[in-house]
Amino acid sequence: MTLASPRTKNNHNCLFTERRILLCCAPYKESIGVEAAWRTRIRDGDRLCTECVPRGACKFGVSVLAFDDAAQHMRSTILCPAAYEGGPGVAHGGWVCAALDEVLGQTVMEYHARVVTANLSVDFRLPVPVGEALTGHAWIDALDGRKVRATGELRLAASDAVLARATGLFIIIDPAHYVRHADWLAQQKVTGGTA
Ligand SMILES: CCCCCCCCCCCCCC(=O)SCCNC(=O)CCNC(=O)[C@H](O)C(C)(C)COP(=O)(O)OP(=O)(O)OC[C@H]1O[C@@H](n2cnc3c(N)ncnc32)[C@H](O)[C@@H]1OP(=O)(O)O
Repeated sequence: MTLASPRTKNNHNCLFTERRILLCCAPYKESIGVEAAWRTRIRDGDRLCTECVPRGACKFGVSVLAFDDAAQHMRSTILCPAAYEGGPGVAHGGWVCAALDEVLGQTVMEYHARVVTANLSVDFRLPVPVGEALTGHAWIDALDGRKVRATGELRLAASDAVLARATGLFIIIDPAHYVRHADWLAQQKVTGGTA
């Protein structure tokens, strides 16, 4: 299924349009060497998770994202931080999942500002080296009501070898999603989960 361009939709994604246009200028593209067709965004507090906003960078090391409207394809630059080492010199599987969640989630968020991951299935094909340049690639497969399906890969930048692959289901949420969650949590504490 082909999705409308984010610039032609006005329900979920107008929040980010101005920012994307601002960050689309040539110097940014040249700085990471992407071709003109790709709109480039530098992660500077825009669409970062709450805890990462103050430092202006993704804690998982997903740093530069470029999106191709026509292909609905996101590319990103990734480095696994030493803090997420699992085996010697290689990433913990939890970091691989988190990085892929980020890469797929950012792709879906090009179209829908508010989504959460409902399901993420990861194939770990090869160990992922810590501190080596990686790339993320993700694209949207289908939209069905509130459900958006996406696929993504984590690759070794040096050779493009696919190290891990994920498919995800993302659900479009309404603005009251987190308020409802806070109410639910408060109620659980009152009733001990019996209500
Ligand atoms: C604004 C700036 C933000 C910056 C952030 C930058 C982040 C960067 C990006 C990072 C990205 C990271 C993002 C993160 O990490 S988000 C954090 C991790 N995810 C969560 O916390 C989500 C927790 N789950 C929920 O809140 C609810 O369960 C949701 C909202 C998902 C659905 O509850 P809700 O009550 O709303 O809806 P529903 O239950 O009627 O379901 C709706 C439809 O979906 C289908 N369905 C549901 N679940 C599943 C499932 N598991 N497999 C298959 N299908 C499933 C369901 O059958 C139904 O289908 P249909 O009957 O309609 O056909």
